[in-house]
Amino acid sequence: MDSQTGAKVDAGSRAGIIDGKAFAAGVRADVARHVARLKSDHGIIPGLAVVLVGTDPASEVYVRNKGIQTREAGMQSFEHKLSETASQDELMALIARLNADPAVHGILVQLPLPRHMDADAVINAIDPAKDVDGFHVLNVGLLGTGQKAMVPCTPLGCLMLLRDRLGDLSGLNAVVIGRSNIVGKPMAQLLLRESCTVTVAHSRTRDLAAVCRGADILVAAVGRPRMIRGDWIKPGATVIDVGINRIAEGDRTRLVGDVDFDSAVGVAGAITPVPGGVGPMTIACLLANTLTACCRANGLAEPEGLTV
Ligand SMILES: Nc1nc(=O)c2c([nH]1)NC[C@@H]1CN(c3ccc(C(=O)N[C@@H](CCC(=O)O)C(=O)O)cc3)C=[N+]21
Repeated sequence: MDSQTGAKVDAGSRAGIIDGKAFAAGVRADVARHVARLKSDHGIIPGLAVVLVGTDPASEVYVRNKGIQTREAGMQSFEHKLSETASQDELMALIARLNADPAVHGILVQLPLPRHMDADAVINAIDPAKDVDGFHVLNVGLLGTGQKAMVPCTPLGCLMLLRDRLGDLSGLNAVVIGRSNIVGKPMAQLLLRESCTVTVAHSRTRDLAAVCRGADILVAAVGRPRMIRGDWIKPGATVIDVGINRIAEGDRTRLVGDVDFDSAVGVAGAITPVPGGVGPMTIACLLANTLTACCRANGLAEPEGLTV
C-alpha cells in the first residue's frame, strides 16, 4: 500500500514497466490448457502453418521461434520454406493446399514478401477462417464493422496489455502513431471499439509532439528508433511501444523501440520495454488466434479472454 494515498501498488510491475514477456507466458499457458482439453475431450490438435519465402535471417529467427512456441503449446507446427525466386503461382498453389488441409487451422505467410510478389493477392488467397494474422480483406472489414473477426496479433496483444493495466478504456484519449495495415489501422479500430477517442498520427501529422501530449494511451508503431521522447508524453500516460529496431551500438547491435525509453520511463505511468514488451505478445496472440480458429472450425466454444 502507498502510505499517502492508500492505493494498491503493483509489485509485479515496478516503476510502471509492463512485463510483456511474463504476460505472454501466461497467455501461452492459457492456450496450452485449452489445447490439452481439445485433445483429451475431442481428439483435436490445432495446427499452424507458417510460410517463409526467401532467407532473410531475422525472418528465419521469428519463424523458428514461432515453431518452437507452437509445439510448446501442444499444437502442430507446419513450416514451409520457398526460395527467394519462387513464383507467385507456386506460393498460391501452396496456400491452396493449406486451405484444403483439415489439419491446418491457421496459416501465416511471413511478411515482407519478395518484391516480385503481390502481397495483397497472396494474403487474400488465404481462407479467411484460417487467416490467423487477420490481414485478409474480409477480416479487416469484419473488425471495422464490429463483427467477429480474426484480429491481427500485435494489436490484439497491445489491447490485452492495456486492458490488464487500465481496465475500462472508455473515454480515454488514444493516439496511435503509424497507419500501417498490420498495426496502426487495426489498433485504431480496436481502441475505437473500446470507446476510446482515437487519433491516428503519421509522418505528415503537424506538431506530432503536441498531439502525443494529449494521449492517455500512446501506441507507437512508426519504425523509427527512439523517435518519441519523454517530453512528448503526458505525465501518467500508458505507453505501448510496438517498434522493434535493430541499431548499431559500437561494434554490436541492440534492439530499441520507437520510444526513447530512458526519457519516457520517468514520465509515463506505465510503458512497455523493447525487447520484452509487445514482441512476445505478438507470438502469444498468434497461438491464441490459431486456437480460436480451430475452435470455430469445429463448432466448439471459443476460449474466453483470448479473443475480442
Ligand atoms: N505475416 C506476418 N505476421 C507477423 O506477425 C510478422 C511478420 N509477418 N513478419 C515479421 C514481423 C515481426 N514479428 C515479430 C514477432 C515477435 C517478436 C519478438 O518476440 N521480439 C522479442 C525479441 C526478439 C529478438 O531478440 O530478436 C521482443 O520484442 O522481446 C518480434 C517480431 C512478427 N511479424
